[in-house]
Amino acid sequence: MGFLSCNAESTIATCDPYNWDCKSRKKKTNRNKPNKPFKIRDFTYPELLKATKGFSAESFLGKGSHGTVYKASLDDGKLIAAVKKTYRNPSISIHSNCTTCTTPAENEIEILSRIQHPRLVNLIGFCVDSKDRKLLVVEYMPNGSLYDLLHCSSRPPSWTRRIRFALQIAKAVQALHLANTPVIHRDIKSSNVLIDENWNARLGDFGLALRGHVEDVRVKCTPPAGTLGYLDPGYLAPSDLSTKSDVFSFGILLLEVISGRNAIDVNYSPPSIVDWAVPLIKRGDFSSICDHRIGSPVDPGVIKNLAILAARCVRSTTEKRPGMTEVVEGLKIISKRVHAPHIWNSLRRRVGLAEESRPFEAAIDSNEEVVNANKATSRVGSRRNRKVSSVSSVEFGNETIGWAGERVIRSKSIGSFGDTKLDGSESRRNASVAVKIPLVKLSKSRSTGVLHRSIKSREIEASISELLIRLDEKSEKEMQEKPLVISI
Ligand SMILES: Nc1ncnc2c1ncn2[C@@H]1O[C@H](COP(=O)(O)OP(=O)(O)OP(=O)(O)O)[C@@H](O)[C@H]1O
Repeated sequence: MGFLSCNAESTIATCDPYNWDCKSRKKKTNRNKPNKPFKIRDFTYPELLKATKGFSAESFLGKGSHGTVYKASLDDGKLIAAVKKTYRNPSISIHSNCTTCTTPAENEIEILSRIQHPRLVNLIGFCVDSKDRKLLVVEYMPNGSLYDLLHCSSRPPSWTRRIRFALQIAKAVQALHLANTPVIHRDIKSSNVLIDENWNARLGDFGLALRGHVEDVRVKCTPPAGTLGYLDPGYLAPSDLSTKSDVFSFGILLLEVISGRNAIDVNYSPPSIVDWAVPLIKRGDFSSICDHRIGSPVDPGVIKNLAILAARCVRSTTEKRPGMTEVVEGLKIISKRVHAPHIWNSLRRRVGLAEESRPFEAAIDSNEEVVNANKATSRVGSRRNRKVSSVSSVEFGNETIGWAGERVIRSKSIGSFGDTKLDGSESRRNASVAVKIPLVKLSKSRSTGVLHRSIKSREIEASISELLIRLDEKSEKEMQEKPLVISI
């Protein structure tokens, strides 16, 4: 399988041939619309200079591929923000073949000035310095990145927290894909997920994001970009880019959240997280992919559903990956299970479903179970106008999944590739894995028995879900109503 010819100048990006349901788009768009129009502030360079103490080492927060980030104290200390100072490099352009070249900073300003969401690292304002460099002022995230929490923290996050982060990021990506003019992030990875003061995950770094429709010239002439290890192996040809490329990257992020290992890590065999995790998931060996520092979740159904969801996101066949709405709905159910493991476990015991001993084929059923529970929830929810996506069939079949890179400890974004140093080892791909999964046929009597019990259990599950959704909605509403950190 060919993968990422990093100087693929001819590759053209297109937008969102999937998930393009006008009806649902309208509803979601309205739901995600901020209550008030937001204002992007114009800052002066001296203002930012003062706010960052002259871009001092003391204010330094971190360094990325495109620039450095500083903590800034603005409005007499009333507003704490992060200032992103980008390198002025004419070769760094995300739309390199276009007449109107855009640097990642300009791109980020353009996109974030049109979309705001509680799950994004939102733009507060920007400034242009004397050398025509753009400086971005974004919301300050005091608790580091998800990458730091997963890989550098002495106290690795619990399952509850991991699933909460995953759901929050899924919601952020869903909001981008469902925006009036869709946005494809193209660089979803743990280091671009930052943690705010309330320990909520926010998706940041829109330097490579694309906003637009298929016919947009600027979208069409944008070469592939992303981060090795997270990049969709199918994103090679002009028509390849879609929201499903983000789904792939999100799947990698999910595997990283589950396992606590890097997307590409030479300490594992195979080094690629996809090549390592997917065969284990296909064998039903879910405990082997759990972060050994925290072990498996109390409810075995949690890891099973989570792992299967991740495996579906990283499928090589783009069309077979779920859309982000389906991912969000699946994660909501998993989130409820991880919050109330004892209720779910006693439920399982009462209805005689011993999930931990079921093979992978049954795990596929279990995934359907998530989906069915989801449907039950949506039935309950429909009274309150909750929309649930259509659900694609769950089948793994005969498929080639994944690839293996050879080394990357901390993955960096690749822009339009003119600015990126890639040695041969990083761009090489190993052979993919082809695994055929036989489908299990249940005997009539057994399936009838299970069906009878499942219906009973699902009724109870639906009631629990409804209760938990209400709690969820309450906290989500509170969060939505919280004013954005913008001082005008
Ligand atoms: N809004 C923010 N609040 C607090 N810290 C931030 C913020 N944005 C970025 N940082 C810190 O600055 C560092 C550099 O961020 P940046 O987004 O430039 O690069 P990156 O995502 O780490 O790498 P890459 O550019 O390759 O994607 C991050 O590691 C993060 O710790």
